[in-house]
Amino acid sequence: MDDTSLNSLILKLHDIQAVKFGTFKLKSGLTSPIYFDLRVIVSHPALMNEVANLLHKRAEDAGVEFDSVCGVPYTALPLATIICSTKQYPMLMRRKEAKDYGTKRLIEGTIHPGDRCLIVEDVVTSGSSVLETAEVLENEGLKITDAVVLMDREQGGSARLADRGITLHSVISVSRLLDVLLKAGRIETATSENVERFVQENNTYVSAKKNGCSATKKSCKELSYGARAGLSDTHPLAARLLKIMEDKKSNLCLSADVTRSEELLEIALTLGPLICVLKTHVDILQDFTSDVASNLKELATKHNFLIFEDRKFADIGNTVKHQYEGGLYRISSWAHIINAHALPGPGVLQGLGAVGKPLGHGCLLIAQMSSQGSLATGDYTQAVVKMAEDHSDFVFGFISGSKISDKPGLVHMTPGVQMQTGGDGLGQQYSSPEDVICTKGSDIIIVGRGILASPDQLRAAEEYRTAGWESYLKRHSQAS
Ligand SMILES: O=c1ccn([C@@H]2O[C@H](COP(=O)(O)O)[C@@H](O)[C@H]2O)c(=O)[nH]1
Repeated sequence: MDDTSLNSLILKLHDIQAVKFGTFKLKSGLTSPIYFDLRVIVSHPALMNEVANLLHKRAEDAGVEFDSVCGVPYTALPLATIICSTKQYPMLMRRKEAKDYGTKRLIEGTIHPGDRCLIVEDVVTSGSSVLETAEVLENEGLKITDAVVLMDREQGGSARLADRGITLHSVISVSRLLDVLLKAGRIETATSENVERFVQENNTYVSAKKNGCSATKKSCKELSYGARAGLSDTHPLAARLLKIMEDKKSNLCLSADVTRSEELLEIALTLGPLICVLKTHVDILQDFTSDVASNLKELATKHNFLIFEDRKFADIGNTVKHQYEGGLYRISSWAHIINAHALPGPGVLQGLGAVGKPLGHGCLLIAQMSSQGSLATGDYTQAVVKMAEDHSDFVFGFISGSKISDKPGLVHMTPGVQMQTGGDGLGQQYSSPEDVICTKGSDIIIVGRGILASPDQLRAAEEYRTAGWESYLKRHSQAS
């Protein structure tokens, strides 16, 4: 891309006030001395064509190979449309929300799983909007390796995306923009320095990537499980769990999805020494009695693991309170850990907390799911993180695909784990222990059929324990 066309583009963007200098309150709450409003481009068709052409050229010059294009809604949608129309690429269109009628799709257009899709964006700050779109596309089986953006604010987005395997190609950087505007006499030196300082002081991400093991986190210093157990604001149950993990050198949660109680107890007896948590779905047992719960509790004490009933509560406070405390299963009398969807709002935690808090139990919020096409992504996931942080007297972590909160007291548990990646034909999607712990920065792998379907369950459990623990050691050693 030649300097003249880039410089002229920067001046045109300044002319139409797509870039402004002053004092602006950002969505994040920060006060910024620079603001980009690239939505105004739609009123300038020639400029819109020019921008779309430069975005495509940027990807082409970088040698990016792709089969389709998807714009991050909404500003990048017309840009993606122009690229697809002029260069003849099939376009995929992401909906911000699923329709409540018809196909209920989050992506419009013909999807060919395995195809490489190029993401197009107008401005990148933290990279979270690109990641959100990538997540939705990946859930449909598409491969996302590259994104192209008009303006990189140079505040950590590129590093965050790189750690998630996405290369960001930008047409303009903030430094280039300042340089051109300064030379053209459009801004003062003081303004330029002020913006540069703001960018440097407000980096949203520091990559921990070293030697192929990266975890999504803001701080290079990684605390051990044991150290996190000792922090003053770690929930007592999280502290107990982190201590168990450290003592047993295990970040393996066994998902004991069996239908007979005898088999459940046998598994708990044999594999108990290797795990930190045993996860149940009590309602799939054909022959549950209160004795089963008592025996399970005894085994949990004997082998030092916690019991997690994966009930996924999702109703109003009053109902979940009864479901947790009473009924046939009396879950609160034997499960240390339960989980809940955030969908009903904080009332679900008030109801569950009324029962669980006095007993010293804890709850995980479901922030993401491992199933294909899950709607728990993006803004929803962020809202779940906020809800968890607001209810830290009961919520001690998440069910999520990756690390989503930087608070060291919160524990991330990830299902959909097998040595062989792929799926189960019913929507389940599998990642490897190394990917989950090392690359995605989660704490605990949840493994069901990877162990249960093995002819030698003990050996399989030991293999998963070792893989999970070694991935943690690798991540920890590289980050500290
Ligand atoms: O997003 C989610 C939430 C929960 N699960 C549960 O984890 C196990 C996974 O079993 P596998 O045999 O390892 O597939 C199962 O109990 C699910 O209900 C999940 O898979 N994904």
